[in-house]
Amino acid sequence: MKPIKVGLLGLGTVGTGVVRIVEGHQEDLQRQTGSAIEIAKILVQDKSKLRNISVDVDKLTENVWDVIGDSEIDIVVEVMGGVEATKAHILTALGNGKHIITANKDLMAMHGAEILAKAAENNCDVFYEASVAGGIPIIRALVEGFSSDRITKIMGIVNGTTNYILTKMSQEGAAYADVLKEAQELGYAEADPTSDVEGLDAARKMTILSTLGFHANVALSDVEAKGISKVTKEDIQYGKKLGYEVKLLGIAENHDGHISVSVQPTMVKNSHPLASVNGVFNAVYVTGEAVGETMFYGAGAGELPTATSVVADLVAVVRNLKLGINGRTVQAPYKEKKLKTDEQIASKNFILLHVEDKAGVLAQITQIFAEHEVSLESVFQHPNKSNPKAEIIIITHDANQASMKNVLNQFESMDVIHAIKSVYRVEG
Ligand SMILES: NC(=O)C1=CN([C@@H]2O[C@H](COP(=O)(O)OP(=O)(O)OC[C@H]3O[C@@H](n4cnc5c(N)ncnc54)[C@H](OP(=O)(O)O)[C@@H]3O)[C@@H](O)[C@H]2O)C=CC1
Ligand SMILES: N[C@@H](CC=O)C(=O)O
Repeated sequence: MKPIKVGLLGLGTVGTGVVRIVEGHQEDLQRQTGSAIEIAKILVQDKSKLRNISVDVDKLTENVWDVIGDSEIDIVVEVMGGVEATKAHILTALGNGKHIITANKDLMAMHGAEILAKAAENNCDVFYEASVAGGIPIIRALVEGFSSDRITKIMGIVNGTTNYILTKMSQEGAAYADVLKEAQELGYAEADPTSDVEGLDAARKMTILSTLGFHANVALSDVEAKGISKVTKEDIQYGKKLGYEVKLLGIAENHDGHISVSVQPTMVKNSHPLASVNGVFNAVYVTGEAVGETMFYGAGAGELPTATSVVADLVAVVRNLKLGINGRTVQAPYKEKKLKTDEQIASKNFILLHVEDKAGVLAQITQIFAEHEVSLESVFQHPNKSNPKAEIIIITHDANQASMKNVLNQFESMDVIHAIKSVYRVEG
């Protein structure tokens, strides 16, 4: 049996997992596809680097052309990361008739439309299941499983590094910097972890999910992203006391074609299934008009979970090759994109204020909420005996973002408010 030849761009965390699964599951893969799958060439930066997998050195190359220009190679698996140079390699490979599998969310969030168009021109497949939520087959669920429904909301814990950090801070009182270092050592974090902790990685994943879920061409610049670098132990502890866990959530909503997409640290009620998604695990909570609420859970990063999705894409491409139906990955035409205004985005909010502890202060604060028609669910006060300052936590009912901005602007200028310590969206 003539094997299907695969070229791998990258042999880091994910690439190593791909080699392990293709070699270790070869018999099962052959049974499922009717073909042997051979990793014929592997692009790396440095051939002499010590690796934790043994590969035939003749397969390693530092020249990308040995992969994307090799006429024997049918499928290119891109697990090297990067955007501009990588995009150029992928477009060239597509031009050479190669099918593409990528785990690269940065690339797909920024240039997905162009890459898919080039694939269509060349009757090639482009699959990118591993680009969102590592080992969870969420892209297939949105594209195939829910093709009959209209998705109204996608809420996801889609960054393993930040979920790992927040979990350790919540459960062990660990310090932010120490846990970040651990996540890097475990291979969860991006090469530059700023994109994890500042919410950019999650924003890229939410761009992909909302584009697929809402059939709209959502751009990365449409996503409002805020990370976890300002989340304090104090916020986490206060949240816990009131029955919430702090999670970095991607939240995409679609009401009658009006869309909003954001990434932000969120107070998630303990009773909500997303509150108990811990460690490097990811989960995506999808609500559809017909199906109702659903949740997908699993490992969101790491060598083997991520490689599982990559190799599943490989199986899909090989099956398509057998059937002669490659090039079907093109999206249906997008619907017109209408982004929600601040007046159309509503949520409950958690606000922690440091205020002067004297008569009438609470009345002044609640008056401001009333003026902007923000209704309050509850107010808690923690007096501080050692100084004339109190901590007040306010939970609002659903309030629109425009009103909340007005309230917070007014708080900035009030003498009795010493600090707006934190503001979180509340879910659940
Ligand atoms: N790590 C994870 O859990 C997940 C990662 N991803 C995505 O998968 C992709 C790969 O991630 P990961 O495996 O962690 O990355 P790593 O940094 O571990 O590995 C990158 C690999 O690509 C090679 N490489 C990088 N740049 C070049 C270049 N310019 N020329 C040639 N080779 C190059 C490196 O070579 P060398 O080994 O010689 O340095 C290395 O083998 C990224 O897009 C990432 O966002 C997606 C989901 C989860
Ligand atoms: N850095 C990412 C890796 C997977 O996409 C994460 O932590 O989730």
